Amino acid sequence: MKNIAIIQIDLAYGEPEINQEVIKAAFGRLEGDVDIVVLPEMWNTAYDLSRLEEIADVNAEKSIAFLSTLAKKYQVNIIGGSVAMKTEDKMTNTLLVINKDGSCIKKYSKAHLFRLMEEEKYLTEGNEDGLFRLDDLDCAGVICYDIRFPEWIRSHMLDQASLLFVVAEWPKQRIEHWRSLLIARAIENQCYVIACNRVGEDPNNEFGGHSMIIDPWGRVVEEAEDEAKILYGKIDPSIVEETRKRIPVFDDRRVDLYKI
Ligand SMILES: NC(=O)CCC(=O)C(=O)O
Repeated sequence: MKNIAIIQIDLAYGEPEINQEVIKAAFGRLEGDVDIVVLPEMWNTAYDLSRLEEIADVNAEKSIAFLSTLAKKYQVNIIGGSVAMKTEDKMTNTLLVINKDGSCIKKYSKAHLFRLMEEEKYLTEGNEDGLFRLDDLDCAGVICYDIRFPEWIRSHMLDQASLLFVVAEWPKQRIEHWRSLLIARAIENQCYVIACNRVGEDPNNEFGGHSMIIDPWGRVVEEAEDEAKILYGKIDPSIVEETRKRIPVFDDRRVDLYKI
């Protein structure tokens, strides 16, 4: 069993220091034994994309140092949402995974950029997968719009992942897509889906919350509404294998028929 805490918060637009304070305070309120904490997408800058040159985190160094301190202090693994990261030649929306020892064990840059929120104008898409191992579990982490691409998620699952973490800033007006897509990804891949969305609003969007934990049978185990809160839940990774044996979807694939 693993105990999960999803930090569903509002974010200050273009204010990384304020957002760090909000996250630090949320960690201070964690209750009980927690193994894995999950944060939302672009928690440092939010979607203040036109100011990224000024406010994005160079090589994500500040964000990693900040999350590493929290991981060691609270002895938790952190799916550190994603941050706007500036490297020598580009800007990316990059998910960070920090283990209990405070080491950054994964950086994954969003592969599918979302035009409705103008990401393609300011960001460069990632070309690497979101796979990592955490406490002996094979995991995948993806970012928001990525969940509309079942083939992307499936390719992670074919590489053995049994837990899918999703970090997001998903607007309220499409929250039913968010819920349905997450449930579908859990059912078709027979995996846990652990998804963190933000709440609140920015100048362009109102965000819908509904962070969720969904089991490999597609049952919603925990779900938040649209207010700031810490959503707690337990997962039992051993039921992934059990579910995959019961309906052997992975063995029954007809790759000879598929166009991709
Ligand atoms: N931040 C995002 O990628 C939002 C994706 C989204 O809203 C969608 O409908 O897809």
